[in-house]
Amino acid sequence: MKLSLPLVLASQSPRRRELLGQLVTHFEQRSADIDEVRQPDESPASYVARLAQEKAQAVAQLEPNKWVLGADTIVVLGARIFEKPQDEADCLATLSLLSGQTHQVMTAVALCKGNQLLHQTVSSNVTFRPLSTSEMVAYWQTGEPADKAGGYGIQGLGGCFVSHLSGSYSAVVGLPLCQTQQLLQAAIKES
Ligand SMILES: Cc1cn([C@H]2C[C@H](O)[C@@H](COP(=O)(O)OP(=O)(O)OP(=O)(O)O)O2)c(=O)[nH]c1=O
Repeated sequence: MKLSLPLVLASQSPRRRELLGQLVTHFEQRSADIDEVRQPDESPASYVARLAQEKAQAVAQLEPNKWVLGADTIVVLGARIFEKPQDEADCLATLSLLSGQTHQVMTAVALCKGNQLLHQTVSSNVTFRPLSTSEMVAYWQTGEPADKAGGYGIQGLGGCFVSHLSGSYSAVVGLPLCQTQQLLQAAIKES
């Protein structure tokens, strides 16, 4: 059963809109324009959580009477964080590093209303089979990687690279359904 509350999605992501539509009856959508810059010594989990909160808070200032949902997704391999690729060379370099390895996809969700804040971060392990240079080049040319963290989409052709997933599929796509539903239920209780 879908939830009902005054809600704004602070995102321009079509994936997040579609996933949130599975959870709630109605919501508005406004894009949140924030600087995505990691602070020195900021851990990946702290960084992704901060970005989700800043997105939610930026729109919450404009919509003080509604709950505002912000989210952010990053790909993490060891000490490195991969966001959307800047160009083809950046994407191929990222996919070469992910090839044959297990990385983490972290998605943070923040729900904000006035000075109330609810948030959660979900981390999933994704294993890629080894990738050849020619298939990485062909993949870039499809256009799919350009707007996705880590330069791939598990929900699209990039799903063929994934030999194993441990965690939340919807979180990898951009919005964890289970945890977001729990946050929305908590928001309804707080309202
Ligand atoms: C790893 C992975 C990421 N992604 C997407 C989820 C996010 O939309 C995007 C990461 O960029 P984000 O900066 O998290 O989000 P966004 O710019 O798309 O949207 P907004 O800030 O307006 O909310 O990568 C996939 O769609 N599939 C995947 O398999």
